[in-house]
Amino acid sequence: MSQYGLEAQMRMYMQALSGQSNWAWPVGIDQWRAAARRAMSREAWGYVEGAAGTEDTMHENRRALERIRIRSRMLRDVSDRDLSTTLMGQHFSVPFLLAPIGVQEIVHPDGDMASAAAAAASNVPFVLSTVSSFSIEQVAQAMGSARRWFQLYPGRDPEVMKSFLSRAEQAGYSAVVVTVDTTMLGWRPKDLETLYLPFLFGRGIANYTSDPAFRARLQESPGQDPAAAVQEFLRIYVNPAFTWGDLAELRQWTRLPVLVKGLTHPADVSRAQSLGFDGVIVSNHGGRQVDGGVATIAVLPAIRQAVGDTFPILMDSGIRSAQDVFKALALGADAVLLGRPYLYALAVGGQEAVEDLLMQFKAELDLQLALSGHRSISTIESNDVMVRS
Ligand SMILES: Cc1cc2nc3c(=O)[nH]c(=O)nc-3n(C[C@H](O)[C@H](O)[C@H](O)COP(=O)(O)O)c2cc1C
Ligand SMILES: O=C(O)C(=O)c1ccccc1
Repeated sequence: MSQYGLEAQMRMYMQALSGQSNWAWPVGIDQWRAAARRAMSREAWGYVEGAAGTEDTMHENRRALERIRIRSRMLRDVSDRDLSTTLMGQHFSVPFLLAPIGVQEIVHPDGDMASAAAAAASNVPFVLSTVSSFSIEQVAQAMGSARRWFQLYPGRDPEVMKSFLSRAEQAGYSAVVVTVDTTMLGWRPKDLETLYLPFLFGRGIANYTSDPAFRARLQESPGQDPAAAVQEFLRIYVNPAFTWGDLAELRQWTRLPVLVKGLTHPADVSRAQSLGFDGVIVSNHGGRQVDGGVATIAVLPAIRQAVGDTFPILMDSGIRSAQDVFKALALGADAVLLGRPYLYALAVGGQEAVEDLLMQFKAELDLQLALSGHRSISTIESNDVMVRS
């Protein structure tokens, strides 16, 4: 990984000098976002970029990250650098993963298949959503032996959930992420304005229509009666009755490590730890669920303090640059998840563009590490950042 950032810069300059006047893809998150907006329909843009209520939580994620400032250290010989880390005994070449994002075909016809293949080619782990456009097995096939996790929405039907978990085990997924903040969708004005709900068009239910336990609930096959399949999906997806007791029971249904995603309160994180979960993902779902919520970066230090040094804490919501990754690591995260940024790339150019975006994140993180005086992500600590007054 040493010199990764420098090599990436040189490749880009050489390409420009050799007459291919422009680098093919946007560089920088604002450029990716602008290009994605141009590439997407109003409905797709509303789905990706929308958030709950006034979108205040989504903006607070950014405001809070911007208030954290990096204090760089100089003159520490950073010529050899290592971005890798180990989490729950699993080796990661970089301290970030691709977040679970549902119904990616809205953004690009290749959907999750393209994102997963890009993640595999880039040696970045991919977390597949329950409500993906392609099935657990199809995505596994697109990824070969590359690292993948499966995200589970705790629905009303235990047989279907158990079946998903055993399919994920069979198909080589190496951890399960249970998302607990979205037993119902938040109030999202952008989606309500465009009257957009992907399921009504039969999208995002590939894991259900391919599942024997789900199909056993239907009178006719999803091919013969697609509307009935959608209805059954909607019936079992929404599950506000789900509790800590149910979560503890679900823990017993798989031998894979299980992380709980969607916690922002230290007491909830401590509870997940004491129930024997393998880690948490501190997340407010990119501000899509509760408006007026706390920023995830703001709650990280207290959460780290509550669970001690070694309990795996991942974080997402608002990560837009390598500097944001650095800040999250400094304040207690072991790794972060990228959400909307990779969807922008997917919209702009499918698999190739996602690969390019990931290359850019890695290169920038490598340079960020060096320029702030670190050889390894393991030495980044809370003293390397301060809160702007
Ligand atoms: C369009 C979209 C769909 C999402 N779908 C899921 C999902 O299916 N499962 C899940 O656990 N989280 C889902 N999330 C939340 C992401 O995993 C992640 O928490 C969020 O995108 C982080 O915020 P950020 O993108 O602003 O950084 C979704 C987010 C977006 C933007
Ligand atoms: O939109 C989301 O944030 C999300 O998590 C989701 C949930 C169900 C279906 C599609 C997306």
